[in-house]
Amino acid sequence: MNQDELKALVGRAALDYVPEGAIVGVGTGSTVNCFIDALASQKQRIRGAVSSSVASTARLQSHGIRVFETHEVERLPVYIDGADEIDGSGCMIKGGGAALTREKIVADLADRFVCIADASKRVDVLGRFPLPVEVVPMAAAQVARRFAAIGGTAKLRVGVVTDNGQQILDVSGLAIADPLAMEAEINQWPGVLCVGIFARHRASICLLGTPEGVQTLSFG
Ligand SMILES: O=C(CO)[C@H](O)[C@H](O)COP(=O)(O)O
Repeated sequence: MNQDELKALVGRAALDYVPEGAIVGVGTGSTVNCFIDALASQKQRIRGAVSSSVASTARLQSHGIRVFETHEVERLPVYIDGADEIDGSGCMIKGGGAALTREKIVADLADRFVCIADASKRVDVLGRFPLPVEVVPMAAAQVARRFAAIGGTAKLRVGVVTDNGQQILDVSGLAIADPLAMEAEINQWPGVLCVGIFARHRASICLLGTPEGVQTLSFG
């Protein structure tokens, strides 16, 4: 099975985690697109979705799935999203698709985070994938210097403006041994809107697409 087939496999498998009558939190990316397309076939059994990006909203609506605003819901039973990396305790790097801030906002509304990913995303230590960080443009150089001081090299994602009108720095060279601590530290830097470490909002479950089928990892 190639990577696209693995993404389609876990996208379909995630349907089992969508309760009857639910409003479901929906992430962003190519794996989530597979989930959205699979969800379309069962749209009668859900109330709708809360979306984490303009792109996912458009895809959901193109299938006739109702999209609710965050202020219209108090809690979501489940949030389904992909990841750029996931470690052995469910901590993730996210933001490859530049949607990290809204992804964290929607994840925060959900009782559980179901991560869907192909096996290439599973790592022992986060940090091989450059860490996305959404920044207010006037702080970009300043934040880049802070990363240099802890061994990271930050590059501006040229030509990308997020759904929130901000910029993305991609930071390479970090070995993120303590994701919770690093997330908390970077969150405090002025001008950082969101760091793509999802440790406080780590996955409860990961559906990992492998050539042998879907492997279910539970993180409690
Ligand atoms: O965080 C994300 C978008 O901001 C995505 O979940 C992440 O980049 C994985 O994407 P894909 O499913 O296309 O590999």
